[in-house]
Amino acid sequence: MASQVTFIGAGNMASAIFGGMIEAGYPATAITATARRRETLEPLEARYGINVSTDNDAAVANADVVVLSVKPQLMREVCERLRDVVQARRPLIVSVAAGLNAETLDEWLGGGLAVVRCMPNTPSLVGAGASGLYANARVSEQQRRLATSLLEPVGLVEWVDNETLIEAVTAVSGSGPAYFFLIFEALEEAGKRLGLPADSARRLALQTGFGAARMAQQSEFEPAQLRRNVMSPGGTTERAVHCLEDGGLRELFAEATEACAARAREMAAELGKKD
Ligand SMILES: NC(=O)C1=CN([C@@H]2O[C@H](COP(=O)(O)OP(=O)(O)OC[C@H]3O[C@@H](n4cnc5c(N)ncnc54)[C@H](OP(=O)(O)O)[C@@H]3O)[C@@H](O)[C@H]2O)C=CC1
Ligand SMILES: O=C(O)[C@@H]1CCC=N1
Repeated sequence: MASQVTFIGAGNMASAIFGGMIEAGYPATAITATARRRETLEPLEARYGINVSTDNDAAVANADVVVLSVKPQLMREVCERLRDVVQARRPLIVSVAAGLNAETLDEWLGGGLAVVRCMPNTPSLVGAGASGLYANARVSEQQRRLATSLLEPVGLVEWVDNETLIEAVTAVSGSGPAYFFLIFEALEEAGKRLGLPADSARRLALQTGFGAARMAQQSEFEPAQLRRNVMSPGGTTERAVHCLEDGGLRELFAEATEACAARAREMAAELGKKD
């Protein structure tokens, strides 16, 4: 029988994960999602056929896995209110929150729990997610497999054995979809400036991003070689790529991902402060 999975919070990230799980065949009846407002829950109930509730305690009472998916700033209050029911049930805790350590979450929930910290991303909704996972010492092998089995149907799963690496995962893949969406926006704009109709520029940009990612995943060559294969000496791509390199694209990515990881550390310090 499928494990009962309860999502506390039913926003962008939670719905991307359970939407992807259901798409991959996970029974909707084994999934419960909670939110503050009925307006959030009703369309999800209608679309996916999951159980919904505005009562977190009731939703956790029968859960095997609790996926904490509210904003990091709300997490402390949510966890402290769940403490009694979580301590009575002792489900596997999976947190998708950026910048909150497993130890802090465990403490807010009363301690002694198996906690998996997960940094997923929103392409999970279309089965093309990428999640980094870290397990605290109380997570059993079986619980590890359970966490993997929930996330694998919605994309790539990479376990890390050092929690600080979750910051790097956040910087590369958690926040990463936004970088690519920004590139798509910029490429579409550039295509329009060169005279393409807007819808055509968008389709070309998106298909090119999709094709490049798929090719790089399937190819025996590294991305650098695939890039060189497009850059005919003295040709058009060479001009464009030199322009991007001279403009500091690589350094910008290094800076942006460092800023992202630094923000995750900052959030951990701010939100995890002891009273
Ligand atoms: N968005 C992303 O790309 C990623 C997000 N994350 C992490 O996912 C988490 C959620 O982010 P995201 O989905 O974007 O946020 P959203 O704002 O989209 O969703 C938050 C959800 O939490 C619900 N909520 C708030 N308070 C409570 C409460 N007391 N009890 C139950 N539910 C509550 C909200 O309900 P209501 O709608 O009724 O207000 C809403 O459904 C964050 O911790 C973030 O760090 C991680 C990786 C990627
Ligand atoms: O921007 C954020 O804080 C969240 C975490 C990773 C993606 N979105």
